[in-house]
Amino acid sequence: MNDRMAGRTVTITGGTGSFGKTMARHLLARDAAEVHILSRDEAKQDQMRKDFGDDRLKFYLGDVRDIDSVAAAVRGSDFVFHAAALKQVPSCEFFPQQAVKTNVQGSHNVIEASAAAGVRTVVCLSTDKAVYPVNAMGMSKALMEKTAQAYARNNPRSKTTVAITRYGNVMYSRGSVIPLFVDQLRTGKPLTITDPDMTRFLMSLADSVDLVLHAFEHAEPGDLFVRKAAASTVDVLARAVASLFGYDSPTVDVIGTRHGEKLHETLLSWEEVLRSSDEGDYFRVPLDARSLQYEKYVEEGEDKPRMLEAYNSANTTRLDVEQTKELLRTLPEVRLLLERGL
Ligand SMILES: O=c1ccn([C@@H]2O[C@H](COP(=O)(O)OP(=O)(O)O[C@H]3O[C@H](CO)[C@@H](O)[C@H](O)[C@H]3O)[C@@H](O)[C@H]2O)c(=O)[nH]1
Repeated sequence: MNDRMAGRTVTITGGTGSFGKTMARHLLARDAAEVHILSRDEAKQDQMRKDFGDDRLKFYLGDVRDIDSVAAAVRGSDFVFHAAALKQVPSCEFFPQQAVKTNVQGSHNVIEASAAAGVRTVVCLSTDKAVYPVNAMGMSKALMEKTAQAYARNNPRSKTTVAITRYGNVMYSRGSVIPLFVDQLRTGKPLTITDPDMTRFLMSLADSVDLVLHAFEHAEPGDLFVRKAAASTVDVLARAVASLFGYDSPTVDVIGTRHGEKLHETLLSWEEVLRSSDEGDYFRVPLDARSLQYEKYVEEGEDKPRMLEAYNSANTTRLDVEQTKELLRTLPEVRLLLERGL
């Protein structure tokens, strides 16, 4: 895989986010010729330029909604990792049209501009919230997935392979629950728990980079990849975070489910599970097999055991408090806090 990056030019849309920065470091370390960062925020670009201090990083101010700005960024690129998105559930609930413009139309622009520029592989980043979606963010991401698959289906002779990755919550991402719990512990407040039984997949930023690289390496047009992941309940997660920092019986405040929230998240729908192949740490779902031979999977289930239900955060490997602590200890942010103290 490393050889495939050496001397190549890669564009990352939404490249000033935490995924973009982590991926950019990875690509530069693998001797990429250039990494193009497309994003809207000039201040973040400036900061990233200073932090990296690497001439191979090129910054493109623009917006995926504006196809000309995308075309400028992807020109000369071999590969495109499409991470730009509106990701916040509440803001998309209040402004669904904005989610459509960025997540659906913007993704269409990225795919069309990449194909026009002769890009070889485009990997579009999606989320578990796109499966059986209940909120506008998830719905718009589901339409992004459909847009990517439709490109593959409608352009069988295209030189551009378009693939999709889906992953769950990234632990310690900005505004997410783990840094919130840390903050609550630090300031002596009760840990706010929405629903103790709610489950979430637990994935690290490093896992999401691995997943995108796996997709990039193995994708056939229209493929969708998911990384297998463990999950925990929110109650276990809160207790694990607290215990890590020496609070064995934290005060907990149950606040109730928030707007647009699901009890469990799903990485593969039941329909996708039927068509998926197991690739070790990953599942692959090929582009829409025309004749879905469901009976094949049921009758041949003996020699090829497979789940006959969706792959979700309720039926995946469930971590207890100790196991969740173990996982948390692998996060760079948590390690730093454990060294320095809260
Ligand atoms: O005070 C809180 C806040 C959250 N939770 C729960 O913790 C879990 C994770 O919450 P959070 O970290 O906020 O993630 P999600 O709500 O699953 O999704 C968040 O993370 C996604 C991807 O990172 C973003 O796209 C969403 O906008 C953002 O809401 C959920 O079960 C929440 O109900 C609590 O128990 N207490």
